[in-house]
Amino acid sequence: MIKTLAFPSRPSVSYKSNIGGFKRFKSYGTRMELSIAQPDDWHLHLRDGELLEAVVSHSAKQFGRAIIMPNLRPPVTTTAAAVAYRDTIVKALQGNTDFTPLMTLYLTDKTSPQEIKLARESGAVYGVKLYPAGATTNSQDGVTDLFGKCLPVLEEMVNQDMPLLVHGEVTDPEIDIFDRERVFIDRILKPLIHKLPKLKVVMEHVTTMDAVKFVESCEEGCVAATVTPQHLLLNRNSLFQGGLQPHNYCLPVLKRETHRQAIVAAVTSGNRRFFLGTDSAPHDRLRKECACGCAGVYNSPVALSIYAKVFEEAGALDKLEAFTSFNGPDFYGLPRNTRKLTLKKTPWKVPESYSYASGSLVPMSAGESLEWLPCLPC
Ligand SMILES: NC(=O)N[C@@H](CC(=O)O)C(=O)O
Ligand SMILES: [Zn+2]
Ligand SMILES: [Zn+2]
Repeated sequence: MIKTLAFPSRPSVSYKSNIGGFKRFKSYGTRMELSIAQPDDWHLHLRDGELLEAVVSHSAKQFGRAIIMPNLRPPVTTTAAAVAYRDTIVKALQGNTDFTPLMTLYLTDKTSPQEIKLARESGAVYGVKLYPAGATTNSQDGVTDLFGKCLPVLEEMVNQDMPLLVHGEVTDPEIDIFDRERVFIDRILKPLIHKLPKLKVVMEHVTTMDAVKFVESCEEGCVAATVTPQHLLLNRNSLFQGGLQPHNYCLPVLKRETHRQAIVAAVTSGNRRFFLGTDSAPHDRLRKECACGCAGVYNSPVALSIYAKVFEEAGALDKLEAFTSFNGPDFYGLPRNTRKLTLKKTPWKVPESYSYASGSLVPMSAGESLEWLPCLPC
């Protein structure tokens, strides 16, 4: 027997008692399912070339749409390049038309307001990504001085209702790496929102209670945040447990447990400012397991299982669907997906790695057993 629970957008009051029901069913060996509107991924790295071919189906099998990050080499700085990149992704999808890539532009000191107009007119670009120069993977062409160099562009983004997607860390070497997000909020985000209160901002991959508090304090619909599986599940101990763990290394780096708890509390509270963004960031195994390993966690094969696990452990499965499937499109002004996705509470083993043409990728939670297997109807 398969027990199916569909969550309405407003969860029913009786839901909590169903959790007890879940446990009873489980102990009698009954499988359970959770049916939710198909999720979207509001922060995804698909790369290009062989890596794109290797990873794209993992996202396309589960998510309806994804905001595609532009930090390729060279970066996607123009609308023309974004449209060409979208075509490359569509080709790699090999006829799967159920997945829609939503493109972004990589902001540089030289981006022009005209480029923002073109981006809006193209209908292909949904955000402009701010990488402070040197903050993270492929950010060397990023912004060196946001207020000095980019104000006219930001003003045009307000006119065009184009969201600014932010990697929120300062690059000042004097600032401790664990404090870089907090300091970015004070030095950049607060003044930015003060100057341009109507600019839509997504603080990507939040990692601290400071970011949670900041986002919660801003006007709903203007400032929002994406949250990754790793920053919900892991704290910084996971970087060092039993030896150095390069596959848990990403930027912003994992923080201490109190920060993780604050992020879990925020997303499971039902606050509409927080939504799913995996930041799945594949790097070949050899680029992770080496003397100077790359930052980025490859999590798209496990992301939904981990989000569901975190919400279940917080007793908040009734809030999962809004986080995975409603809050993101609502913020971006896009329709919610009408298709459904089922999460089956059945154990499944995460592969140790995924091979591709010239290498392999190690996913988050490699070799571990997870539950809540995502399945789309055939
Ligand atoms: N998160 C990461 O650690 N890495 C991302 C870049 C980013 O999102 O900052 C990547 O592109 O590899
Ligand atoms: Zn980032
Ligand atoms: Zn990212």
